Amino acid sequence: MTLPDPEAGNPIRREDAYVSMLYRRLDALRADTAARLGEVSRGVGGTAQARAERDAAFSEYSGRLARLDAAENSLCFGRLDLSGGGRHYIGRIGLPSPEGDPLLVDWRAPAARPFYVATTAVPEGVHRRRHIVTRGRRVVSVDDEVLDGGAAPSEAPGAETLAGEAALLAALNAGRTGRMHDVVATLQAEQDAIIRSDHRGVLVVQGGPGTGKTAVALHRAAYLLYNRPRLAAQGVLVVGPNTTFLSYIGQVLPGLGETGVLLATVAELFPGVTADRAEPAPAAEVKGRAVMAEVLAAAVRERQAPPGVPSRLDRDARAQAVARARASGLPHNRARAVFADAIVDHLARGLAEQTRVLADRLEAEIADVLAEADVDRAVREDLAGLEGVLPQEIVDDEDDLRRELASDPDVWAEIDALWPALTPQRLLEDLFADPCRLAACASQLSEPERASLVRAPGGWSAADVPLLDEAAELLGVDDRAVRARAARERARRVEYAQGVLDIARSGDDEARETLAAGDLLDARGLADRHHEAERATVAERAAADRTWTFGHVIVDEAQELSQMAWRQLMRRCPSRSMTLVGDVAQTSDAAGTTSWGLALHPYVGDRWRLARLSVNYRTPAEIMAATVDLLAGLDPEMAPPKSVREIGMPPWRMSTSARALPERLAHHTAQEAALLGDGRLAVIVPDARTTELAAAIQTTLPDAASGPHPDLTAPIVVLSVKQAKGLEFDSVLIADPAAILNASPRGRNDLYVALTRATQRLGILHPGPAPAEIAGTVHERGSSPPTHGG
Ligand SMILES: Nc1ncnc2c1ncn2[C@@H]1O[C@H](COP(=O)(O)OP(=O)(O)OP(=O)(O)O)[C@@H](O)[C@H]1O
Repeated sequence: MTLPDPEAGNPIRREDAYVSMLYRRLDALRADTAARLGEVSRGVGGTAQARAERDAAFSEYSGRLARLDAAENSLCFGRLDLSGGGRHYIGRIGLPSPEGDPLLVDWRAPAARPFYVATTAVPEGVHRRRHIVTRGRRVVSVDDEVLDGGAAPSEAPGAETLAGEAALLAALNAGRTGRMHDVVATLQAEQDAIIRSDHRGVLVVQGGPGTGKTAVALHRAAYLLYNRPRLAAQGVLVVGPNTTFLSYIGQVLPGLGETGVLLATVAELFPGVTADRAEPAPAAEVKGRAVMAEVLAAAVRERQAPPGVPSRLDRDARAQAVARARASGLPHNRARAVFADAIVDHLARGLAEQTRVLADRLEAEIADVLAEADVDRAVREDLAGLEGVLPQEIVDDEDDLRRELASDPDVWAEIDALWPALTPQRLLEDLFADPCRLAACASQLSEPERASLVRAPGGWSAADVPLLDEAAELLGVDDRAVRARAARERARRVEYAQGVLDIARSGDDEARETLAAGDLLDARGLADRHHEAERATVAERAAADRTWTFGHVIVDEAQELSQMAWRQLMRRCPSRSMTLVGDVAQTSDAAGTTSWGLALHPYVGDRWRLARLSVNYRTPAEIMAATVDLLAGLDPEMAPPKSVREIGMPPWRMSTSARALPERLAHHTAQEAALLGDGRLAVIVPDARTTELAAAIQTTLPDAASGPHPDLTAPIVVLSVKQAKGLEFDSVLIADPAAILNASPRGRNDLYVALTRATQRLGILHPGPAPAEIAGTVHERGSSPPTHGG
């Protein structure tokens, strides 16, 4: 294939020709992969091995087709001209020519790295970096930076460290859509360093609002899946704070060609439980404490032969059986078998002993009879034959007795009463329904704290889920037989997959060329993909299995996790290969963390790495300036992230009477929406007033979205602060900031979150005087702006 010379003539036209050629190549590879997939899908019958090979090939080709399809938008977005000659085009995926030359380099490949990190100070061997902007399949603009030519640095704030400033600012100024998009074309150096970090353990990314933590976390997931081929089979879990947030970010990874990642809240990680029960904040806070692990352990112990349960066994026997079962170190439900054995042993021994006493008595009586002179000779011989036989039979019978007792329903009724098989749900329901049980098991809590936990059974809250998970660990399931079967099944798949790989590797050249580095698998990885094709995706299988352990876990808004939630997540990631992103200044949950060190110490000690993001891409400087007093009150040490842009529109506030607030809010919402045109407006209100204020707005603007699962793509959406976490909008109106501040002990953090959601405009309506935290930093509409600049 002859490549056009991109340097001759108009650069846009030249790049357009090159990009068109890339799309033709993409189309050819798609058609080829679709044809192979069709062939495999049509195959029927054959041996078990042939079917397994077809399943594996199906999984391979459908995955490759998904990646090729996902590359359609903005396939190529950059070009690097190297100082020593040579050039790379950078894009969403790697594309080889039919002859095997690289036409496009995947953004995750090492050769693409300078595109993100090269600067005039450290050009990394790059002469020119070109950002290529496309609309559909056409190139609409190019933007060049000469890095090794001593060009004057830009005047824009932070520009000395910005890569592709024009493309970046265009992306940041664009209207929001209610869905997060990938930022692969404009990643910045500090973000790239985190995404490509080779750290294998826990990596914490701390950054203020809008610094791209979510973006970095998701791009890191895509990067790791590309560079660690086994990860696709092990699964990657992305945890977010609520379902609204997960739907906001849900398209980013599929847009990067990665569809096998499980996105979930902690509350969704217990299959079979829908955690939709409302929970008063004080109870949720208590349930989040690490001490609840001890409370639950005590609750389990309390169910193991408690003294109040009537039984025909004496105290010592019960105590011995309990001691033997506990000494096994097995979880409760598996230790039940040990307890049952001990009980059966005890009963069998007791019965045998009783029989032995009877037999001894009988023997003594026989001896007495024999001693009598007038016993008939024949009777004397019969009785003499019994001597010594009875005790031996009793010994033989003890095993039979044990077997009989082990299948005796009465014995099991006793075992059930003393050591019941328990589900996590049953354990928790019984515990929370009974103040006496709580008093016995939770002496570490104060009386009011215990009282906050008492409730009638019926449904589960989000704070219950880590407790259910902890209980499931303490109780265990006796699934040894199932696991052994699964291990045998996997060994069989690995064997078949090896056969598939041998065939694929001896296939035609084109098939091999289109296998990108990320596609190369060993037999075990392929076997797992094959299993995936047979039944469900890795994400689906992981979602259905509480004990699934992931190859990598990413937690967004990680500061919100309670100590019990950390325990739950750590169990899902024994390798501790984790990326945790968050901002301790934005912690809303009373059970959340204010220190990464404290949260992580129980699991990894000091062995975790901290990376910081310092540039705010979302919030304009004028809005960040409005948070200065609030942030100082939160933590005087904490510096707000530096905004990458100013927009010339200071935020405003307006006072209203408490009674007029709903009506004024509706009025200003309508006014803002009209100003915005195509953009997205969020009205952020105190949690407790969401329904009331949404209704007021909907009287004037019936299409405004609200409720537990609001449509974020609607032009206007009314949200509580909790729901707004992690989201962003072109314009934000905040109602009643004082109520947000006073609603919880983390009220300041909540107001900080609300203030930092806007990409363009921010307005605040406050009943009565403005809270001190914003009175001096946000100017009152109609008065002159505060003197400090943005
Ligand atoms: N390199 C980049 N190029 C273009 N846009 C970017 C870049 N980095 C971040 N952004 C954009 O900045 C905005 C904020 O990013 P993101 O939501 O990831 O920040 P965050 O740190 O998670 O914020 P918060 O903690 O406030 O929720 C998003 O619109 C994101 O797309």
